[in-house]
Amino acid sequence: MSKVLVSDSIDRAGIDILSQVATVDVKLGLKPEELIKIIGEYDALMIRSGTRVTQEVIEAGAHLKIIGRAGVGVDNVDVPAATRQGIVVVNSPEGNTIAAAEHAVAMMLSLSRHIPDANASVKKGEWDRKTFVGAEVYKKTLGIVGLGKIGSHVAAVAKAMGMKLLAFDPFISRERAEQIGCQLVDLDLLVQQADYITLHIPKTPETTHLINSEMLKKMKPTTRIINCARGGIIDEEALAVAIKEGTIAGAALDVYESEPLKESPLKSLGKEMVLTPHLGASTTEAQVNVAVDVAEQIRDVLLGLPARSAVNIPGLSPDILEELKPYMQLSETLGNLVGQLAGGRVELLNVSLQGELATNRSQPLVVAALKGLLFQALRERVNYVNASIEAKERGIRVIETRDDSIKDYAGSLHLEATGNLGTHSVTGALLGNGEIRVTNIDGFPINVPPSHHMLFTVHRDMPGIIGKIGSLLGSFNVNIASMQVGRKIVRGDAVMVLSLDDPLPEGILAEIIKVPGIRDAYTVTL
Ligand SMILES: NC(=O)c1ccc[n+]([C@@H]2O[C@H](COP(=O)([O-])OP(=O)(O)OC[C@H]3O[C@@H](n4cnc5c(N)ncnc54)[C@H](O)[C@@H]3O)[C@@H](O)[C@H]2O)c1
Ligand SMILES: O=C(O)CC[C@@H](O)C(=O)O
Repeated sequence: MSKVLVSDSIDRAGIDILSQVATVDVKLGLKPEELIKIIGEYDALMIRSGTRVTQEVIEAGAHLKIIGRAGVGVDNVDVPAATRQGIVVVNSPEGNTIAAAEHAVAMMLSLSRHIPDANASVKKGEWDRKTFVGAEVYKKTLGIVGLGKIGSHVAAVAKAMGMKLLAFDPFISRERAEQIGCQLVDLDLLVQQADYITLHIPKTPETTHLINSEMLKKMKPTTRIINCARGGIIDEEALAVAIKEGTIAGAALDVYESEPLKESPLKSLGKEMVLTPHLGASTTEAQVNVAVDVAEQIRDVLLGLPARSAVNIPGLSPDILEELKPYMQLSETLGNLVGQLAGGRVELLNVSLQGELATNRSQPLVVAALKGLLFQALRERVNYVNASIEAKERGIRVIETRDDSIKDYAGSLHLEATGNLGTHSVTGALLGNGEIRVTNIDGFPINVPPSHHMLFTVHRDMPGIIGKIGSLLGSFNVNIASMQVGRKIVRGDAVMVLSLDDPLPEGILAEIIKVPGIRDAYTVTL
């Protein structure tokens, strides 16, 4: 039975799903070195934002197939390291959207009406109604940075509260922003005009310290800023100075450059600073949503099924996978075949989608072709997750082409591999019943199903040559299951494709090449 380690607090609903297929160990609060020590025993790791899955953890996780992040952000996982090791990383892109959006709105109102400090004051026995005079959000301008899932929900709620909405998101169209009720503007204009600014962007090299002292100086002294996205998008030192000096009116933060928040100038600020300990996703509803979403994906991957929200298998969503599944197998087989025909080091792979296939998404088919191509070199180490990165690291360039005018089969796939030993090509298609047919080798038309052991020859089309190869194989006790010859012109060059019941014994290929008329011979194991 598979083993799953749950190293952050996850809702019971998720543990129950995992327990259907695996032994589940819940070990909270592990130190990095403790995690590294035990991770080698596990097939899957399920986390929230508390566990840092570093390169060292991933390298120690020799059996890891999947890392599941019960939440959106995967910035606590070294995704490139996981990808290189062929580990799927999944998240729950929508499970906590509402929770995080509502937290941002709650933070905006708390900050505006000084609720946390007023609450603390009443609990201390005071009745101070002067200190806590607040500001209304009605008719004020809210600047939303990042108009994705959370940003859009914040927009809807803020609109209902009568706020005017500006948004900055370089990846969203003006029409989409208008549909949400936002005016799309550039960041400079947003920070200059907004009374409230709320951040809903991922942390990337471009967004790190996006809000720095220079940006803070452009804001109005009445501006309040809310960050429920990721720590480090705001420069915390600069923010503390800006609030102390009255450059802006206040801030509400749920996330920090380093968590848990330890010594920080943010803590010494008064009612103009509201701090929560990364609670954006902490609602009962969101925790059930993300736990179920991610546990189901871990269960599926452990059962050999695809994950619906893998962050490191681009383009392989379940819908696309379902539609392309038969062609993925075709592509992988052809990749494996052309890789063996090319031999040596492949430098360029041309993947051509033909006929009906030309209108399809090519990326999953390219990934499958690369997986097949690299199989001889990497065996079980190559999978859909790391095939592209492994190919890139080996300097294999990929060109994709499409030709919907080729109508020999409903849809066919043509792969051409160029390497240090020359160029080879294969074409394949699917029959109506889904069976794979190899329909062309190096420009010679054939029609053969792939089989485990195969022998390919290029020879002069002349009488007697096929018989000679047959006798030679017979003398080595190799049984031929099927044989086919493809040629372009009579008595020109031809290819012969033999499916064999047994692997070719050592040395026989050299004998085959010596047969007069044989130009080349290749063995292939699929
Ligand atoms: N505090 C929490 O507990 C909590 C909970 C959930 C999500 N989050 C965080 O909230 C953030 C938003 O999550 P989401 O689900 O809405 O993500 P999303 O992917 O749906 O939206 C992000 C948006 O940011 C935009 N964007 C990217 N780079 C940008 C840039 N440089 N400038 C402006 N816009 C940019 C994208 O186009 C996208 O529309 C993420 O950082 C996520 O990790 C925090
Ligand atoms: O695990 C959490 O509670 C935080 C989740 C949140 O930051 C996310 O990115 O989904």
